[in-house]
Amino acid sequence: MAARVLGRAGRLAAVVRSSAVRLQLRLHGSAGLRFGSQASFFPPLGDAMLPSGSFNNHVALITGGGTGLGRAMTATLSQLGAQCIIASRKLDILQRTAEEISSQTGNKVHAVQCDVRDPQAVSQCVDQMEALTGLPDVIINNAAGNFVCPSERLSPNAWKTITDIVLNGTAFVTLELGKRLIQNQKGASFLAITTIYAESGSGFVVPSASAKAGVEALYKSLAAEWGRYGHRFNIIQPGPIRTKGAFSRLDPTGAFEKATIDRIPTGRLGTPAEIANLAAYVSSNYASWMSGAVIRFDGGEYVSLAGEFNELRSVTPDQWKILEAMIRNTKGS
Ligand SMILES: CC/C=C\C/C=C\C=C\C(=O)SCCNC(=O)CCNC(=O)[C@H](O)C(C)(C)COP(=O)(O)OP(=O)(O)OC[C@H]1O[C@@H](n2cnc3c(N)ncnc32)[C@H](O)[C@@H]1OP(=O)(O)O
Ligand SMILES: NC(=O)C1=CN([C@@H]2O[C@H](COP(=O)(O)OP(=O)(O)OC[C@H]3O[C@@H](n4cnc5c(N)ncnc54)[C@H](OP(=O)(O)O)[C@@H]3O)[C@@H](O)[C@H]2O)C=CC1
Repeated sequence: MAARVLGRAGRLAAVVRSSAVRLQLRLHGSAGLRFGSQASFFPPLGDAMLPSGSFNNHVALITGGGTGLGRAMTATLSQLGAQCIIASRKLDILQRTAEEISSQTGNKVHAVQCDVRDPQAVSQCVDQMEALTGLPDVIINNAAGNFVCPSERLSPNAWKTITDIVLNGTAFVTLELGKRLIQNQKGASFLAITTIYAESGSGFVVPSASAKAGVEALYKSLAAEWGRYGHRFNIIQPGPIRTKGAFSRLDPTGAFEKATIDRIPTGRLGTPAEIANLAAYVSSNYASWMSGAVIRFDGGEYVSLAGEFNELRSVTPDQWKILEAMIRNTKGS
């Protein structure tokens, strides 16, 4: 009897061992942990989410509003009634975007040239804005610079360029406007667009990761300090959303996009319209109790990257039977 039981256990152990080897090979050899199909559960909606007129009589400044996500946020705020000012270095692009959005929404979008790295240029931009629209109710610090690069290849000027745009630029815009708003006893909503790796850090984009982390510290600190002046400070951390500016510098070959979609639990990239809706909500009076918030908006990518055992998603039900048998077999050991 004992011999029969032992014999059966031995055969089971052998089956488990050989299956485990096959499973290990499949896990390590498998380049294709495919999701993708689940994207159909999570369709992106494109319409403006807030009631029309939510930003009537509001003025919004969006840095980097001529392209990509900034452009999408400008379009949504404008559609919802805001008078927008978009500011960045390339005036021709700003003017084209401003004209296109204004003609679609019927609300004026102003284009103002400004290199956020230069505090004097920022001050002049705010002068120009005051003359055009008065001080803003909504400020979205969205302008950024970035590229993938091994850190040992970074020159001091490469480091300075990225950190100047992202951290110093955000600080110059925020402090200049903050001071003037305080002087005028006017409240405002400040929003910073950072990234999921501001929290985790990331190799190969180290200046951006460092600067975005600084922006988050800046915004959380001011949320605590300037609530008394009527100012709210919030942060959105987007996951990957295809824009020309980001993908040309971070995914020049297209390989990253494919791998990323595979590991995003919602099976797709985000869309500019989706983040524009979130930014509009956070900047609106519907969110007047929200301050100091850090909102991760990434289809689940961050937690997917972080969890020690998440790769087990690729284990099939049959393989689970084997694994479970192996685990149960340890009882009493
Ligand atoms: C796939 C997406 C997934 C996830 C995305 C997550 C986060 C995304 C975060 C983002 O921020 S995406 C937004 C990206 N958009 C932009 O970067 C738009 C604006 N960018 C630019 O204008 C340029 O790319 C810029 C950042 C380099 C700034 O241009 P500027 O003309 O001011 O700088 P220079 O060209 O003079 O360069 C300054 C300095 O940097 C060195 N450098 C430039 N490119 C590289 C590179 N690819 N690798 C290494 N070094 C680089 C350049 O040589 C200069 O240094 P030196 O003077 O030579 O020492
Ligand atoms: N797309 C994505 O997957 C993700 C994007 N993000 C963040 O979203 C934001 C928008 O990025 P995205 O739309 O993708 O990329 P874009 O490259 O389209 O946007 C960056 C904008 O910043 C402006 N800009 C750059 N340097 C300066 C400067 N010195 N002064 C003023 N403006 C400047 C650019 O305009 P100009 O060249 O005219 O100056 C451009 O409009 C950024 O903060 C980025 O870090 C975060 C995570 C993911």
